[in-house]
Amino acid sequence: MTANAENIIVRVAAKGDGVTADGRHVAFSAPLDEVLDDGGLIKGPHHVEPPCRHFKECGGCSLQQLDAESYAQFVTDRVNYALEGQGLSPTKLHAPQISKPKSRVRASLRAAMVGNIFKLGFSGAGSHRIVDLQQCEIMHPELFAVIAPLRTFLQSVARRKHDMNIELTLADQGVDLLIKNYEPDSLDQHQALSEFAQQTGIARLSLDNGYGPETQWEPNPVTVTLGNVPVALPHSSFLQSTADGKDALIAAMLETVGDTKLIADLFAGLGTFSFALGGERKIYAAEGSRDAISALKSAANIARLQVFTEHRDLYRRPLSPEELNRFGAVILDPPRAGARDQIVQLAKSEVPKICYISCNPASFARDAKTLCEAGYKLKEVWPVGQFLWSTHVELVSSFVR
Ligand SMILES: C[S@@+](CC[C@H](N)C(=O)[O-])C[C@H]1O[C@@H](n2cnc3c(N)ncnc32)[C@H](O)[C@@H]1O
Repeated sequence: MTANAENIIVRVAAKGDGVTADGRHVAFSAPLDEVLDDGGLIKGPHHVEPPCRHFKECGGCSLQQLDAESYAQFVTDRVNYALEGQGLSPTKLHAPQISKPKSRVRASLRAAMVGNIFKLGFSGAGSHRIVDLQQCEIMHPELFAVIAPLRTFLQSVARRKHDMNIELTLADQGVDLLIKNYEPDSLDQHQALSEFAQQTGIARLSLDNGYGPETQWEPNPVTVTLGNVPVALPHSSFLQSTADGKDALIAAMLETVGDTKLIADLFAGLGTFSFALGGERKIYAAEGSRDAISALKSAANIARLQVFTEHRDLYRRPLSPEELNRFGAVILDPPRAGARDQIVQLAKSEVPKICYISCNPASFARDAKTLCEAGYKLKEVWPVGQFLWSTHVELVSSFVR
């Protein structure tokens, strides 16, 4: 029997549902699957066996049923649809760069006693449940190796109705672990915590009970190397999520700025882009987190690089056109909300090259439209799928005037 064309999944929508030719949304489907009248699915050539046992219940990934080709198409479509929605099309839309499995260097987990069972893992898909993580296809193996001993340790100190949040980050020295909402209540518990950190080879262990992170264990100062520069890692800092994703963002950024000598790096964080630009240029880096910009500044000073830093809230006090016009290129990498006010100022500027790096195609497309209406040309866009199997899509773009 031939399939009814209306029942065939033709694309994957922004939130991850497959969409049939006649517009029905079907969760956990893939392009060319056929949806049956009873809601069942005949899997098509792009539908693969999800590699993780927690698929569907875990909120970490929702698109593991897609093969590599259809996931790459999803990433491209997310960027394309957002641009089309604003009536924009770049001169060149590159093929997407997708991060490899088991490459995520940051993870936020939850832990709690649920009934009589202690659970540690990601939040469930669309729910508050904790998925007790026995397998993870996205986390870097060094992060995942901490899960089992951490579960054993926290289980021994957990109290009922007491949710803990866990942040794991892979630093140069190993795993940086922050536990929120666990307070040792005896000297023995403090000692047990340090023993756990030592035996597990944790690089830094910190606790946060609502008053900010306090380091309990850090045998050597924790750093992340950006470019070739070791940068001290403040607690809960922003870092790109995978090494290959970061490399893809940097490669596109370098192509965009070319050999420009004087560059502004806005929303600079710890300096992912500033330090990738090499030592021959002059960089101005602005960032709203005091801890991050201090770490960037110290690292640049020690490495004797020409990076000039400013602690600045770019939402309240964006750079003016006069300030911007000093630069041959401006890089900006704002949070998900985008950079509406800074973009309005950039639109009034004469900056010849803009490299906009975004973690949200929708806010990016809105900002891109403002630039294009002011005479900038959207030249190239590089989609980047740094959060493999999730609906989270990033991109690098180049604008010229
Ligand atoms: C997507 S991250 C990019 C960081 C850095 N470019 C990187 O790749 O590692 C966005 C950065 O914007 C900073 N930020 C958030 N709100 C800000 C504001 N109002 N003004 C300046 N920086 C801000 C955050 O602290 C964070 O470092």
